[in-house]
Amino acid sequence: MGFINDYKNKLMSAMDAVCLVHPGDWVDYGAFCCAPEYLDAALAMRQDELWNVKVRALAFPGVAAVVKVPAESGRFVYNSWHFSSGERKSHDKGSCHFIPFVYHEGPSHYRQNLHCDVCMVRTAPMDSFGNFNFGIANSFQRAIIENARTVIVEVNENIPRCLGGAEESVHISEVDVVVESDNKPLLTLPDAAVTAVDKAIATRIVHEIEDGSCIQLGIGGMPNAVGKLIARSDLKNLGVHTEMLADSYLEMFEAGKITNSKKAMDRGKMVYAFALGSQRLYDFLDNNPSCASYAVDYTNDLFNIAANDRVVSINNALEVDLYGQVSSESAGFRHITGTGGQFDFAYGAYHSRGGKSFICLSSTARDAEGKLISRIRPVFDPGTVVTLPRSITQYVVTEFGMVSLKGKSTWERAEALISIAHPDFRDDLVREAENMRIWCAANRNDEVLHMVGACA
Ligand SMILES: CC(=O)SCCNC(=O)CCNC(=O)[C@H](O)C(C)(C)COP(=O)(O)OP(=O)(O)OC[C@H]1O[C@@H](n2cnc3c(N)ncnc32)[C@H](O)[C@@H]1OP(=O)(O)O
Ligand SMILES: CCCC(=O)O
Repeated sequence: MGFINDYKNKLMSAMDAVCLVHPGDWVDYGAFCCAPEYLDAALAMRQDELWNVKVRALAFPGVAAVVKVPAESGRFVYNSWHFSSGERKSHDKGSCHFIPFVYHEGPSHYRQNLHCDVCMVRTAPMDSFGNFNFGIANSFQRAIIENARTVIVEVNENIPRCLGGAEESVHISEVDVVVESDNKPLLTLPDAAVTAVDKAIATRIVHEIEDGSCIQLGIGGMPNAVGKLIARSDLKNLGVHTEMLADSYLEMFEAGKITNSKKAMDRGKMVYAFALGSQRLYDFLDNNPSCASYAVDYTNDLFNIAANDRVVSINNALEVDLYGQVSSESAGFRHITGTGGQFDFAYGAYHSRGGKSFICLSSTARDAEGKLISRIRPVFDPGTVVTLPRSITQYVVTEFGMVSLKGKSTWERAEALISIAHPDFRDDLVREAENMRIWCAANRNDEVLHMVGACA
């Protein structure tokens, strides 16, 4: 077939392919496990010939080779849409920058606002129809490609073929260069341990979920705990419309909880934009017609999320202030991850018929000196980024209770949030609320606030 000839004509070594990058270029690496680790290593080897090459990535697995080239040399300037733990540590050292965005707008940024010279993405091997599948990171790979001067695919045999949906692949006719990689195994995540606090929070949330609900679980340990609990519950006929697919979805599916039979959109399909988890999850996704991979302007579109009934969105946060603002991506000037899809799903879930959006967090954390601190704060530290404005936040859940902030005045919010703070911090929080003029005669007295497990 002609596709094989096209493939052969476009095949190059990694070192030859990265010679298509010029000084001053913008280079895109795509997202998560489909970032081109093989080409990244080759690009870094050209450091003596290049300068001011700007790289954009999204949650690169580990630390990219171009980041290891000293930033002060001016060879590469590395930017990320959402920090992986490697990128977080690179940012701490000054060698990685952050790009703020809400995830559903990623494709439109590339189609309308951004310039890309060279796009490098890791894909599955070409199929018999000439398509390279984006595997477990559909995200916004196609939008990057459509706008790039040069498109290079790095083929890796370990990438599962994830069926669309839409925008799940690129055709050989749209590709300039094919590079066959060393077939490095994909990053897998260990099963996150479920703590007693996670379990207490997850139990409260699972009580709020009805049969036929459509589930979105966010990134991190706590949402994972909710999935595990659902798998052991009596719930039935759940649907999935999410951005990230993790192992807990597999557990729910195997336990027969997920049928997708009540969904208004994509009935019968588990909809997602990327996956991160175990090799077992990646094997489950390979050629699986029960799952549909879409780009994020579909999965995270506010109206698409709201189109299903009883959407339940469950996401983690770092801190919540007494106004009800949620911070999930930074702690002071330490940038930790990103907005990701948190805003999209919190907004979309609330607007679904019967939908609910939950922000969950343990009531306390330890600071750098090991001191216990409250995650319910009067106000955030300077530099802390607001992920959800107070007008968007619906339910906030800690191990001490669950409150809804929608429609509540500032004094009601303060009272509700203090009621789910750790008891040791409640008196201080009341005093701060008074100073902030969000406490009034109608507020409950301290005795009531000390009742553990208060619930609005
Ligand atoms: C995916 C979907 O379908 S949609 C939406 C989901 N997306 C989002 O919610 C985006 C924002 N949220 C997130 O990125 C995550 O949920 C987080 C960061 C809030 C929590 O994720 P977890 O994996 O549970 O966090 P984890 O406990 O591993 O901590 C991550 C880092 O934050 C630091 N951290 C955690 N809590 C705090 C805190 N209160 N103060 C300061 N730093 C903190 C940790 O020390 C760690 O840093 P390190 O790697 O240098 O040690
Ligand atoms: C950017 C993807 C990850 C997330 O939403 O947290």
